[in-house]
Amino acid sequence: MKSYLILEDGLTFAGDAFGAQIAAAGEVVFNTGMTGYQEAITDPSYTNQLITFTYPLIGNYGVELSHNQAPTAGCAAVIVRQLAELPNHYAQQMNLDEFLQQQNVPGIQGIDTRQLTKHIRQHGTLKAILTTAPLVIPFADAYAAIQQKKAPLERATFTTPHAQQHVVLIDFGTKKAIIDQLLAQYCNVDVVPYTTSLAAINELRPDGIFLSNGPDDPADYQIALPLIQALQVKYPLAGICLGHQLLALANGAHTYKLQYGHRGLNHPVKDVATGKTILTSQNHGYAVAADSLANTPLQLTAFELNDHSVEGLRHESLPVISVQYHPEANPGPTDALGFFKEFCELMAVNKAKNSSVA
Ligand SMILES: NC(=O)CC[C@H](N)C(=O)O
Repeated sequence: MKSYLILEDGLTFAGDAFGAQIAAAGEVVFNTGMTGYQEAITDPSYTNQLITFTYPLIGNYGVELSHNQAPTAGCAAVIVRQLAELPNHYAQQMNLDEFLQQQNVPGIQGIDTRQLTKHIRQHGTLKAILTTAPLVIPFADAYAAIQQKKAPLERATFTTPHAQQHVVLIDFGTKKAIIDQLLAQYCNVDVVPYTTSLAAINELRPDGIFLSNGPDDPADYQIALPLIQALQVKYPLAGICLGHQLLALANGAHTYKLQYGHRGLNHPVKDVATGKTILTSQNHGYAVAADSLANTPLQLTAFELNDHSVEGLRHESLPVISVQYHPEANPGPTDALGFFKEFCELMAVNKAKNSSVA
């Protein structure tokens, strides 16, 4: 079946439909990872976004459900040059086409993803509609009618044998890999929606607080800032991606929209203290404005080598750290896994301090 990708500026691509036979609308973004398509598709940070994979062959190792980053797919649609016809992996449970049908996510293949990516790089992130029928009403009307809704966030508890710490993860749309990394560091994890009250979080008696990744513009989450301000003075706290951006906003810094975002597995990040560069997995369309840090208690700990955007922050006096990139990888390199260890050390030091005062 034919499928059409229609951009808000009128540029239209015709290709072949796969996955679910439904229409989609959202921001069209590109991801440069050669692998990791399943983790990206199920990452809730991609909610309401159509992901273009720049690697030309996608789906070649099928899908194995344990790699899902959330119970349901986050993204609105998947755009590929070529869907692998004969995927092959010893652990694969289904192919990408079948997976997207199950997840109710439409796909398009056979379009020039290089041209599309160059267009986004030039014009910035654009809105788009994916449909199997050419539009007969104005773009804006069709867009509003099709755009998907977000799933509500729910409370959940994850435990690990020999746990040493207890973390409350404030959920803005968390990836499973963040929970997995905390469990691997011997942390029990209570996942709570970001609308949870301070009193309810205090009742859980956490050793530390983690702010998850998540979709949309960080400026849309003003409602969460007072909670973060209250939590950071009481507990060791760490944030990833959206969590990092919200920590910055809660401390008086600003965020801005990048022209076309960072989405890929090989973004070089330089650590200010050591001068060491690591490769990181990234997925964000917004960033913290470096010049807005001056009158805040936050210090820059890392920056991106391509565009010098802010990649890491630390509070000048509190045990509070954050990174814009994804240290949990999945997909991506594991150079930055030390972030979780650093957070656990902050919790251990704080615990020791509190018990010596008691
Ligand atoms: N992965 C994330 O948490 C993304 C954060 C935010 N939605 C952005 O695009 O910048």
